[in-house]
Amino acid sequence: MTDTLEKETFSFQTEVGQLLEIVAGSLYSNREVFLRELVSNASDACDKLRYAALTDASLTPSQSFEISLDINSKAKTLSISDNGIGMNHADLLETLGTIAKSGTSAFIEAIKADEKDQVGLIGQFGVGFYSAFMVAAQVDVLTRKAGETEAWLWQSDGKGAFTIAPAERDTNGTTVTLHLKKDAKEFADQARIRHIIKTYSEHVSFPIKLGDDTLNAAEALWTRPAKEITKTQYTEFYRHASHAYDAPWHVIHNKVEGTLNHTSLLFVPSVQPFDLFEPERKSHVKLYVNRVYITDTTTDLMPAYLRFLRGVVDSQDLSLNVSREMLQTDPQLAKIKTSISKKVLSELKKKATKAPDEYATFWGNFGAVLKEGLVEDAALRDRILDVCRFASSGADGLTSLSEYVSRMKTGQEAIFYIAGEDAAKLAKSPHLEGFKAKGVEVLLLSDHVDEFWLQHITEHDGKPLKSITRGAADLDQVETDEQKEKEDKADEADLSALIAAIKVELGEEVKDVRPSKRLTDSPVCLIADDGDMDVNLERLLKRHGQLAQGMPRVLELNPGHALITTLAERSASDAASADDLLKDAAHLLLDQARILEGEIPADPSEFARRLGSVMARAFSG
Ligand SMILES: Nc1ncnc2c1ncn2[C@@H]1O[C@H](COP(=O)(O)OP(=O)(O)OP(=O)(O)O)[C@@H](O)[C@H]1O
Repeated sequence: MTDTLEKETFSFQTEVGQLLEIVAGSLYSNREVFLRELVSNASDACDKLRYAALTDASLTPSQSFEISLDINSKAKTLSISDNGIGMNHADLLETLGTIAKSGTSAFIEAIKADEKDQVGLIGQFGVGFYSAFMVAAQVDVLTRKAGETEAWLWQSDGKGAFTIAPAERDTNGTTVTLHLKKDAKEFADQARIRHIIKTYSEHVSFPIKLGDDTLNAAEALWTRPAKEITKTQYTEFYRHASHAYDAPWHVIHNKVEGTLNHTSLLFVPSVQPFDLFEPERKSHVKLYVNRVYITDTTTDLMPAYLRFLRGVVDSQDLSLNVSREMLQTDPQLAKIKTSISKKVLSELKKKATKAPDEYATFWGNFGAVLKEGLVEDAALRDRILDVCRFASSGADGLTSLSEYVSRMKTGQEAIFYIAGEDAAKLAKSPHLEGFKAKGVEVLLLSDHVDEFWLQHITEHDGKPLKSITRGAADLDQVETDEQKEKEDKADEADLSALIAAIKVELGEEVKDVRPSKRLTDSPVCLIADDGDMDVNLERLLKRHGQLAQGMPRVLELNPGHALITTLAERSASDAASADDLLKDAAHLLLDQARILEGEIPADPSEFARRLGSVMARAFSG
């Protein structure tokens, strides 16, 4: 409540100001979508009041819900009215001057930076109410909250500020009036408006009226049989229900009858929503009970690892009196959650098998999210793993674990992987060399979440999962196609003297120095010792401040590399212990291995000095 009786002026939150500049300035060819956004908001407002009236009978509306449009072709205005929940002074301040989505600032910076695809990015973000400013020079919002007596008029020209003043409104609800821009007068044309509503809002559950005419079917789409619904109708509904701009990648419309009746109409978007990796990991599926909207914020309906889904779930078997707080303990809802998760996973499996190329697009967008389920949903872990796909050193496209296993070499005991930040860099890692030479495939895991599920899943199909940057690479048992190996062995130098010299020089900086079986082209690499933390996990934890100091690593030397064999010869001579060049070489080898890992030398100035001195000697000799 507030005592304010005068008109007050407020500034938009910085991000809203920036967003409005982009919205108003961008020549959006498809700007009629503003009407879908405003109608969706009106429909949400009716849904919200219907829910509120469940627990507070005094809010029960006397009239049935409807959304009405009003065109004043002389004044060039278009109004969208609803008799829904309405807004009070605090609501207006909170919602129509700010953006309550986390990650907004970062996203707006990204939009500003990408001049070419501003429209596409805005679509991903969903500008909602603010899309009104694509067509309106001024927007008035006259609103009264259900259960309250005061009404308010919010006004803005979208240029940095808005005003709120006390006003009159006979009933609860909201009227948004657009004073159309000169170049947007087409939206004061009846035929145009009828057409837009037909196109975008046919399946809004409430009647949309223009005068006495109802323009839409006003029937919840998900209640109709799937075979009667066209692809276009699904797409429109998806855009309406989720304020999205893309076409869904996949639609899952499923009716379950029996012990626990429920209908779900779920959409997998074709682009990544902007907030996919925000820490809230919010669900975006709306829960209805017998067509009455309950909530879209519960975490008890969809698991977080399916948060990319949009759409609705409607059940006749939940109690209509179920409050949002009670949802958590409702065993029925938990069953629905499991049933839907299984259904989604089985649909994904079908897609993955029948259309692997299309599935690769899905995987690129949402794979990293789905893999969170491997950690969080122990009960469905196998089903989730079944639809997981991985980049591999041996396959061009993506591979499943089962496909990998089917291609394993005779004598290969483990499923090998390398984890890091970037799949392209991983593919070039020196650790892979020996595996490539033997024709042994290595999975390239480049999502952060990989390190976490690898803690839970240590084998598949009886084969252990093994990092190639940790522990010994024992490839001796693996049969090779060629006889090349024997020849290689003959060239390998005895590294014992060199290893001893390097150990003395590097001391605590390394855990051990060993000849390598995994290198063919590079002279050195670093690995984690068996039982130590894998290199990539250590890097991740350090970056997130969860680990101050890493473990010393094992330095592996390639006994077949010319540099190593030369150094080995040199270290076998009597003068080796006083050989400064060898000492520099020991440090340089370690730094070189660090650089190959994408790290920087431990002491860059010492590194530069040693490199300079070694080069000077090389060129002077
Ligand atoms: N007709 C309306 N009646 C009541 N509240 C409304 C109405 N229109 C907008 N609002 C309020 O303003 C908020 C902001 O609306 P906006 O369309 O910008 O975003 P949204 O609908 O919450 O999010 P998104 O568009 O991403 O789904 C809404 O969440 C709602 O609280």
